[in-house]
Parts: sequence; C-alpha cells; structure tokens
Amino acid sequence: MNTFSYAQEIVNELQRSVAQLGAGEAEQMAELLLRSGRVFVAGAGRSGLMGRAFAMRLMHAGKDAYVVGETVTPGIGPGDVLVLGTGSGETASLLSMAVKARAVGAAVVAVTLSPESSIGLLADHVVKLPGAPKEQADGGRITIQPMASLFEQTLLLFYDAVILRIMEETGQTSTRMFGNHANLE
Ligand SMILES: O=C([C@H](O)CO)[C@H](O)[C@H](O)COP(=O)(O)O
Repeated sequence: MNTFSYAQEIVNELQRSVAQLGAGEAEQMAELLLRSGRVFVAGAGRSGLMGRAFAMRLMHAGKDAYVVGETVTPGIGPGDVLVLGTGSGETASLLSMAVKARAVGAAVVAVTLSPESSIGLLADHVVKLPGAPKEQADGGRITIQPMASLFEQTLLLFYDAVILRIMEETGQTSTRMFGNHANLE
C-alpha cells in the first residue's frame, strides 16, 4: 500500500470508530464540563498530547482550563473536573492524579478504552472510546495502525466534538475564540 492508501484506511478506521461512540456518555461529559468550575486535563504520551490540544481549545472557548504538570497549573479543588485521556486506564501517574482529585472533591472523567480499568472504576464519569490497546499484537483485526494510534486519533476527534458542543451551548464563535489565542507566538 502506498502512503495515500494508508491515509485513506486511517480515515475508514476513524469513521468506524466514531460510529461506535456512545452518544449519551459523550453528551454527559459535555454537560459536566459546561457546569463545572475549572477543567484540568491530563494524559501520558500521545494520549497526553491530545489532552493538551483539548485544554487549549477549552481555554479558547472561555473555560478556565489547565494542563496538569505545567509550572503555572494551580491546585485542583471542589467543583473542578479532572479529565484523563487514557487508553489502558492503568497509567500509574494518572491513577494517582485521579485518587488525589477525588480526595479533594473534584470530579474525575475518564476517556478510555477500558471502563473496567483502575481509572475507569474510580472515575465519576466514563466515556468509552473504541480502538485497540497499545500492547496489541501485530496484525490485529480492528486497526492496521501500531499500538494505540486509533484510540489516540479518536480521542482527538472526540475532544473536538465536545468543544463544538460547548460552543453551541454557549453561543461561542471561532472569531471570539481566536481573540483568546496566544499572541506571543
Ligand atoms: O504514548 C502512548 C503510546 O504511544 C501508545 O500508543 C500512550 O498514550 C501512553 O503510553 C499512555 O498510555 P495510556 O494511558 O494507556 O493512554
């Protein structure tokens, strides 16, 4: 297969993945973020990169949003929400964040392949995304892509869909959001 055909197959995989999203779970997450105080976003590795993109758009949309681990990120507290994007739901650093967040009265949202994982079971709200786990063997049936790429791509699409829902509910526009964009680039 050439590179273009691979790109087409990735889009086909994403189309199949998005069709499996739970509409109810997705809607509840958007609702939770709309009513929440500050939103803290975390994830490790590539899942974390998608989370960083989501936190930026939340900020553009007018939410107080933070990426966990940045030097300027404040402490989480009651009324806040911690969003964890984790395919496995077992990443140790994220699990300890979930425990801490719940202990101080914040809500935890897990966006994961595995609702039955340690993080999934601890979370107040779980959104299950389709995909293959990062330790999948070569030649899996769900995806031609390595490791958890399909999950990570679906995660970004899902996060962007949540942003559109928040924009719709708050009457937000792309033009106003651009006014919140970094001007020290
Ligand atoms: O970076 C990752 C890897 O490339 C998998 O495709 C993962 O996102 C990272 O290891 C975090 O794992 P999860 O918490 O299970 O998403």
